[in-house]
Amino acid sequence: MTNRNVNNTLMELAMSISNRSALPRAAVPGLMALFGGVLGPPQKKLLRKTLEDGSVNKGGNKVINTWIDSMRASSPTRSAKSTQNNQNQDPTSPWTLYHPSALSMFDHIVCESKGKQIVTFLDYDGTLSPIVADPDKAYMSKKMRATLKDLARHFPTAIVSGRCLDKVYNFVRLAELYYAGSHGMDIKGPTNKRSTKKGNEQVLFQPASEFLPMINEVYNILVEKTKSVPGAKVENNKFCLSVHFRCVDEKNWASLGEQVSLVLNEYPKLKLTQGRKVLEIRPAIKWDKGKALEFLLESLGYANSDNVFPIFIGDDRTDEDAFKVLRRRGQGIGILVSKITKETDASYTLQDPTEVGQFLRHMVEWKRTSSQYQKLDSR
Ligand SMILES: O=P(O)(O)OC[C@H]1O[C@H](O[C@H]2O[C@H](CO)[C@@H](O)[C@H](O)[C@H]2O)[C@H](O)[C@@H](O)[C@@H]1O
Repeated sequence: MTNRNVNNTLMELAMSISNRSALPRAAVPGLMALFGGVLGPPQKKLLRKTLEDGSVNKGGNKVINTWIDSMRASSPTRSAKSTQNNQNQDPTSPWTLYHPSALSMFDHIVCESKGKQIVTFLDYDGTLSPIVADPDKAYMSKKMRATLKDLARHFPTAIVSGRCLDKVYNFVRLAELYYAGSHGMDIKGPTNKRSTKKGNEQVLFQPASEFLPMINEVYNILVEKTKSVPGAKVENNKFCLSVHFRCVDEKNWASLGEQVSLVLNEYPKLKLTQGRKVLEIRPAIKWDKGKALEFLLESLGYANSDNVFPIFIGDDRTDEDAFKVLRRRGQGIGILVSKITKETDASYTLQDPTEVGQFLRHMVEWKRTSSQYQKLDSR
């Protein structure tokens, strides 16, 4: 039996068990691991090597070094990228096996969602819009906007972004969607119709509002301090800040990291996480994209429901919080947008925003077709 056959068999076996038992689709990769330990030591080493550290740092030299290492780790060299790329595109690699393409598994995904209300959660940068050097120019294509408009006609749809709410709304410009900006700390969503008599009144939720003055203060300090680092850009995302280093020469990363670290030493109530060539500063509260997902589900009336199938699509470390929640709930699926191998709690992958668009259009088409069949059946 070839490797590919072994992998296919394992996948089929895991799926059939997940289909016949109460286990969600998200359990399939875990089942496969149980069966075969298909990750050999070299692959495990590779996965560990590509693990991106999303830890919180609070200053100090040791921490600065860890940070710089982490900044480098999140920006792999071209040769490291191409090794990871090969893994991702090889259908027999452990990576592909554990995280198959959501496009090729589309039929299985919709089958899994049968009888349940799909709710879609979408990250913005790197998911709906391609990553570009200037954060102010991360436009979404017209085609993607049209797709989202169609999608929202069939399924409740939320954008969950690290950007501030106004900014992400200005990029997307669709009033029919729900929005969670500042990594979920600024939510505009549907009212929980079960708990209010007012009907369509919008939910507004800002769990970090008391941090607003502090965030503005730190923004001004960081703008001033990072002026000396060519290419650095500080973005105010209302309840959090982004310090971009995409356009900073690598030799200046250390001094930029140090500047940010020194400022943060004075603000122990803020924490630092890292995204794609960006340092993200946010309130040290227990709130993230995962909590925002749960909040929105609750607002939609699906707090303790088995009849919901949330789909979260995202490309970044902060999206892992949402993938984790879905795994914990044993509900729905997480889809990681990535061309390279990454440690992830998502079950499936899509390569880039183009594939995300294709996947979302498949969902719209599938829903349209199944609604037509339902109408014919009821005649
Ligand atoms: O949660 P997201 O919607 O993915 O937001 C995360 C960060 O996205 C943006 O930065 C990223 O995209 C930029 C434009 O493509 C790119 O230049 C940058 O390097 C990426 O990190 C946004 O500008 C940040 O504020 C968000 O935190």
